[in-house]
Amino acid sequence: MRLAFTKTQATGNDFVVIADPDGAIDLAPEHIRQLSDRHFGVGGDGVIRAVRSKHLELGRDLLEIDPSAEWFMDYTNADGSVAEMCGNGVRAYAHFLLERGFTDFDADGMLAIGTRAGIKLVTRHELGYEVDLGRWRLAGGEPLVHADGIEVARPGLGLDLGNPHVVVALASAEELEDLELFSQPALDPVPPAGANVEFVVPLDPMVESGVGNVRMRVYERGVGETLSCGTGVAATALAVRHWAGVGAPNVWRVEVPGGVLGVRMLHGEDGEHVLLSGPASLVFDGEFDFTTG
Ligand SMILES: N[C@@H](CCC[C@H](N)C(=O)O)C(=O)O
Repeated sequence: MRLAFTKTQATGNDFVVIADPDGAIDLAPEHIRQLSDRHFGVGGDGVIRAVRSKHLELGRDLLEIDPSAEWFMDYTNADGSVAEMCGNGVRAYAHFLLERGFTDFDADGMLAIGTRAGIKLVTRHELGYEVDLGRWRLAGGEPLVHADGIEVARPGLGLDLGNPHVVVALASAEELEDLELFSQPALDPVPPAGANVEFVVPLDPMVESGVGNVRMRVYERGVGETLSCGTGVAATALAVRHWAGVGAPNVWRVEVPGGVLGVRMLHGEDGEHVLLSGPASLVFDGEFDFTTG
């Protein structure tokens, strides 16, 4: 099998996008692992199959809720496991769809994209794009987290942003730098579906002109350490605001190894939403032959 692909990135979280408008391509986990391999394949933290929602059962359900959600983000982690949502991926995906003329914003400047975590609305933003990640919730309690480079296990905060996260506060920027994320941090108890684990430290000043400032590193479920994780960035801002208590900002700037992302929390009719903003770009196009390597 030989497939055309586009390599995309969003704050260094990188994705191989395969255009499959008619839902004709069956990507097995082994295909995903080959594409994602940085030595024998294209290389990426995940693979996005660009498919019209009408070709998937879940996509058809989403079309009943919002008929404008024409495109579905079929997201898979580099190890071949399926993920519900990807905050950087959805911006990269929107950019791909727009640049390649598959779709356009509606009259209100919105682009609705179907995901396994529901419909996400993307708009243009000064940083590139903003995506409304929707409702979020505290979940999974406070598992103890241990990672190489941290002397003692620390309690993390479990959050659900469509996909699972555990956010851990570290004591200093040095501790964040010394962290070794070559292997999966140990969680006790392990959340039922696993978790992406974010390590965070406040920047100085932590709040300036009403904007919160933090730095984080992430170990992504199904991938390993990545340069950025959009849903993880949103989870980080939500966790730090939770710890900071009453009066903490609803606008955050989050530094990750791959750049800077914005987060804001807004009240909608159905409760509080969290929104993520940041850049996205197309890197190169190519064709991959699955018989080589
Ligand atoms: N990098 C993503 C998250 C991708 C999925 C994650 N690894 C999971 O398994 O939940 C992001 O930008 O949100």
